[in-house]
This record gives sequence, C-alpha cells and structure tokens, in this order.
Amino acid sequence: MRLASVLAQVQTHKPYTVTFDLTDPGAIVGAAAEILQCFGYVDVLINNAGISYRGTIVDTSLDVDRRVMETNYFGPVALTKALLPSMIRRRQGHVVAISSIQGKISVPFRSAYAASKHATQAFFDCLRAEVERHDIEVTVVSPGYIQTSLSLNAVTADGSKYGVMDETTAQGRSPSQVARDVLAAVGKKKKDVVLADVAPSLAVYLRTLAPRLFFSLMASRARKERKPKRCYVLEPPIRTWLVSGDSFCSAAPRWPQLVRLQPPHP
Ligand SMILES: NC(=O)C1=CN([C@@H]2O[C@H](COP(=O)(O)OP(=O)(O)OC[C@H]3O[C@@H](n4cnc5c(N)ncnc54)[C@H](OP(=O)(O)O)[C@@H]3O)[C@@H](O)[C@H]2O)C=CC1
Ligand SMILES: CCCCCCCCCCCCCCCC(=O)OCC(=O)COP(=O)(O)O
Repeated sequence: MRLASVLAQVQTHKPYTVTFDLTDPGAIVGAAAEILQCFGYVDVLINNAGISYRGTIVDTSLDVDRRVMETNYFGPVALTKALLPSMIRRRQGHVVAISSIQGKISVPFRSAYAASKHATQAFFDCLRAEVERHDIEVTVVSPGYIQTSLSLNAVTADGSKYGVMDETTAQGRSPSQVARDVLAAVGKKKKDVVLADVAPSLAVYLRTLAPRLFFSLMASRARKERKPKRCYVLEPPIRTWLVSGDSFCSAAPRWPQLVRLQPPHP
C-alpha cells in the first residue's frame, strides 16, 4: 500500500521499446534520436547488452574478434556518444556500463570478450573524468557469473554459437539480484562496482600486486582446460584419438569431441 502511494507520486513514463542492433552504427543513431523524440531526455542509460566468446586465439577468425568488439565496446560507446550531448545540455544524467570481472582480469579462452570488457572499463573511466564538470555520473559494473543465457549465446572461434549452458553460468547470481545491485549502485552514485565472489574479486588484486603469480595461475588454468581425459584407438587406419576433457568442453565445446592425439593441440 505504501509502495503504491509512493509510486503514485513519482512521475514515470509508460514503457516504450526501441529495438536495434548494437553492431549497426546507423541504427544506434536512429534509436537514440527516437528515444529522445519520445521522452525528451534520458535519466539513466544502462549499457547492458553484450555477447561472450569461447575459443583459442590461434583458431579464432579476426571477424569474430571484431564482432565481439563491435557489440560489447563500439556499440555502447556509440550509443553513449549519441545521448551524451542531451545529458550535457541538461546538466543531468547517469551512464552505466555493464562490464565484467573480465574487464579487470583476463582468463584463457576469452580473449575477444576480455579485451572488449577491458576497453569498456577504460572508455567509461575516461568518460567519468571528462563529464564530472557537467554533473553527469558514470558507473562501471563488473559482475562475476550471472545465471543468464550468456554462455548459450556466446560466439566461438569460427563465428558459430556455443550453445551450451555452462555450469559456471548456471550457478551464477540471479539476474534480478544483480539488477537490484546495479540500481542501488546508481542510487548511491557509485563509480566502480564489483559484483563477484571472493576468488574473482581477490584475483583482481592478485593481478596488480602479484602479476607473476596471477599469470602462472592463468597458464595452469589454460593447461587444465585443455587436458584430455579419455583416449580411444581407432583402426583402421591406426590412429589415436582423444576425447577432450570435460572442463575443456565447457570452455570451447565447438572443439572436436574427437581430436587427434599426435601431435596434441597446444
Ligand atoms: N551472465 C554472466 O555471467 C555475465 C554477464 N555480464 C554482462 O552482462 C551483460 C548482459 O548479458 P547477459 O544477460 O548475461 O547475456 P544474455 O546472452 O542472456 O543477454 C544478452 C543480451 O544482449 C543483447 N544483445 C546481444 N547482442 C546484441 C546486439 N548486437 N545488439 C543489440 N542487443 C544485443 C541480447 O539481445 P537479443 O536477445 O535480442 O539477442 C540480449 O538481450 C553483458 O554485457 C555481459 O557481458 C557480465 C558478467 C557476467
Ligand atoms: C590470494 C588468493 C587469490 C585467489 C585468486 C585465485 C585466482 C582465481 C581466478 C578466478 C578467475 C575467475 C574468472 C571469473 C570469470 C567471470 O566471472 O566472468 C564473468 C563473465 O563475464 C562471464 O563470462 P563467461 O562467458 O566467461 O561465462
């Protein structure tokens, strides 16, 4: 009842949906214009859309690197630039970038994703400093795993969909809790928020304070994820095959279920 009476006093807008592709710069400009025409201004821009990736650098086509970068970095940058002048004119506005803990640490088989999120962190950190004088707030949010379709929608080395619900994703935080935490961060005008468990949060410090140890942990993680578990011999012709280890499967399932043993893939 109290909530209803508070809501009745708060001026709000009827929801309005504008659908566009973040990899299409023209569509972004058009969408921003449509949003401004409809509402006149934007109070809080939450750059949330994104795509993840699984694969080895050596096997990944440059088109895939570009696609991830276009979606996760250039898209939000373009949308922010399109809406920023109106925020500056109004001397009011809040820009949120949903990055990832992988914007602060880089883990193996996520090169394109981690790079796009590091770029996001850097861009919005610069933006925060530049627009402070216009009274505009910038919050970068770096979550750990969240229970969404991110792994299902992730792109692989050859551009196809990964299509697997990873255990890490399935066991991640609830999206509604993360949404509440993001809104709380906006309410408190927080500048940088990590929403992750202890190990990833500590890993950020480890990367800065003990980089050699961090790099060695990541190298060992890479070795483990590629480690084969079972071995089959097929004949004829006489060849030895490996079934890739479960953990590697979960990192890059597009990789062959059967891979040749000699020589083993790096
Ligand atoms: N889930 C996780 O573990 C974590 C997620 N994040 C970040 O959270 C954000 C949201 O991802 P999440 O909800 O988890 O993943 P989902 O795959 O469930 O959702 C991704 C969303 O992004 C939209 N999207 C993807 N590509 C484009 C595009 N080219 N143009 C417009 N919209 C697009 C999708 O729209 P559509 O459905 O129409 O394709 C969808 O709404 C991402 O930035 C991700 O990096 C950060 C840390 C952890
Ligand atoms: C002093 C003790 C420090 C202990 C640190 C040990 C090192 C632990 C490494 C932790 C790596 C965590 C990786 C977390 C990845 C993550 O949460 O990513 C979030 C996402 O964006 C999800 O993307 P994905 O597509 O990879 O599912």
